[in-house]
Amino acid sequence: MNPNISLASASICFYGAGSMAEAIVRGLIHKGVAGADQIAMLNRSSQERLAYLSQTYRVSAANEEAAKWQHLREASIIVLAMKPKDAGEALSELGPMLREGQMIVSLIAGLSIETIQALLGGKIPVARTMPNTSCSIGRGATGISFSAEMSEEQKAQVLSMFQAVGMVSVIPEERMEILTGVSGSGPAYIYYMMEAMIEAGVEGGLTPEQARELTVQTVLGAALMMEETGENPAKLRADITSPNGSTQAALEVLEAGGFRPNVKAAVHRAAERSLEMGEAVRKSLL
Ligand SMILES: NC(=O)C1=CN([C@@H]2O[C@H](COP(=O)(O)OP(=O)(O)OC[C@H]3O[C@@H](n4cnc5c(N)ncnc54)[C@H](O)[C@@H]3O)[C@@H](O)[C@H]2O)C=CC1
Ligand SMILES: O=C(O)[C@@H]1CCC=N1
Repeated sequence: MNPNISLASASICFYGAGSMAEAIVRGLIHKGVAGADQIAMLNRSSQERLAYLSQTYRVSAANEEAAKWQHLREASIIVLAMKPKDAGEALSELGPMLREGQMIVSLIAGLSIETIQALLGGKIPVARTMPNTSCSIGRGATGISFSAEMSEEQKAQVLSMFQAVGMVSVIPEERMEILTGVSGSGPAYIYYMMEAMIEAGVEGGLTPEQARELTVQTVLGAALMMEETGENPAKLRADITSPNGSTQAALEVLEAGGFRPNVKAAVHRAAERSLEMGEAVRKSLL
């Protein structure tokens, strides 16, 4: 499989144009991996959102029925980017309209390849993915599982698409939920921690700007330290923690509050919630 196969010949239609679709489109366009003329975005929400997308990224953005079906028929790659609750109806409508050679790339949390194919009414090639919003700056982390029907060329196109916007991990589908808990939802946990650090800094007298800048650089520096040194995070943490010093005192507070088990429980709960969301869509089939 050649991950460098370009998307030059692809036409990509984002079915649902919310924050995740926009993050990927922004990344694809900024990296020059796909041109605006290759991308269509469909959204059933306001004209304002469509106008914003077409003005900002120069892509085709539509919500009228005729334009929608034209874009969906013409696309070689259809990216499912609606919420799980909206997927059942959209996929049941889409199935009969699909033609030979098209593939589905799903971003939808929890929705299995089997359920997607059952809703579409056929063994269509499907790549189930779980990206995160950092794709918008080319720093995403995306998990991908392929259905048996995907050709090597189609797999390479999907890899190109997501490698253009960050790192990619190809995983067995049964690991997709836990990956969602780690990296799909993960940025939100880090932002939550950053919010708390900034608040504490301001409470202690830093200006909001200083607290923000120091927190951002701290998180960035810590992530890059792990990446560049290849060290275990426990070792890097130990390097900061002087015996009986301020870091040890802080970590004791986190430990007393159940920080580690809480973070682990949060990751597992996100995974479980993904399964629940997928199951709710699957049940709507019965
Ligand atoms: N936001 C995130 O960090 C991530 C989201 N995802 C997945 O991506 C999907 C989208 O999430 P967001 O972008 O956050 O949601 P969002 O709510 O921002 O966007 C979804 C958009 O789809 C539109 N939509 C729904 N049904 C439609 C239809 N039939 N036709 C046209 N447009 C339709 C809605 O109007 C909405 O604007 C979800 O399934 C989620 O599980 C995956 C990874 C990360
Ligand atoms: O919260 C959600 O359901 C989606 C999936 C991962 C990130 N956002």
